Amino acid sequence: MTERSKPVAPQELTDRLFATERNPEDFRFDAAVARVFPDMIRRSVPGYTTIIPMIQVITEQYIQPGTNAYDLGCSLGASTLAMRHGIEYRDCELIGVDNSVAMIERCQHYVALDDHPLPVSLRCENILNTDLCNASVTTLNFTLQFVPLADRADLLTRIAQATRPGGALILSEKLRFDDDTDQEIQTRLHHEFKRANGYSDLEISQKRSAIEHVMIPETLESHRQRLLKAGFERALVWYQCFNFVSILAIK
Ligand SMILES: Nc1ncnc2c1ncn2[C@@H]1O[C@H](C[S@+](CC[C@H]([NH3+])C(=O)[O-])CC(=O)[O-])[C@@H](O)[C@H]1O
Ligand SMILES: O=C(O)C(=O)Cc1ccccc1
Repeated sequence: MTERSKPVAPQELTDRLFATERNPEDFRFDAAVARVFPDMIRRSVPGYTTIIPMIQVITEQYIQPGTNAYDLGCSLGASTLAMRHGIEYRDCELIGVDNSVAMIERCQHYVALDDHPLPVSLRCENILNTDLCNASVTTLNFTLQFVPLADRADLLTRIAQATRPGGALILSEKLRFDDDTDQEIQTRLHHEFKRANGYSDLEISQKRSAIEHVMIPETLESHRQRLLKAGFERALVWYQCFNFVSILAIK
């Protein structure tokens, strides 16, 4: 490779998107969000920095030779690259899907910078329409919560049908709690986590309003029941920090 064609890391900025008073507008995964995304997700999602390396460990356990691995809602590819490093078979295909052009464009740079022999295919597509087949590991790392409630069961059924026996789905989500006091305690702890990571009360409250109608959390029990109904044999929590959970569903 010549000096000029060496891949260069995209510039990552600190997330100050909600630091000044803004007009209320629904949150979108646009170019402004993509530029700050690594900082935003690390400072906003308790456990994210633990979940990413564990996706590699779980992938290593469930990947089967000659199969596909999917990362649905791959954003900048943090979970995709964790999966890549967990795949020892050279006859596997790793596919990352995201419908944000800004995310996929930047994701291409991160994939190119990551020195690993397994090719990664990136699709700029809606995960509700993307083809899925012959899967052994699929990841939905904080993506399902952005899918309309009415479409979630069909998507999970399609994933389960595309998954080989013994294959797995890693599903990470923000949770909602039926018990009002539990909901209040977990929300407070999450906000304290954000404050400890340097977000102001204004940033926390403006972000909260922006995601209110686009990111819809459900209870742990709804997730478990729907995964079993979709065709998975088992659904177990392997990680939880406050109101953020990661579930391992096995076919
Ligand atoms: N219907 C859809 N089709 C395709 N993409 C979608 C759809 N809905 C949302 N997305 C995409 O799902 C991603 C969710 S972020 C995932 C983090 C990543 N997994 C990570 O491990 O860093 C989670 C978060 O921001 O909390 C965004 O990039 C959306 O464009
Ligand atoms: O920031 C929050 O309060 C969240 O719940 C998580 C989040 C992280 C990144 C984009 C949207 C929501």
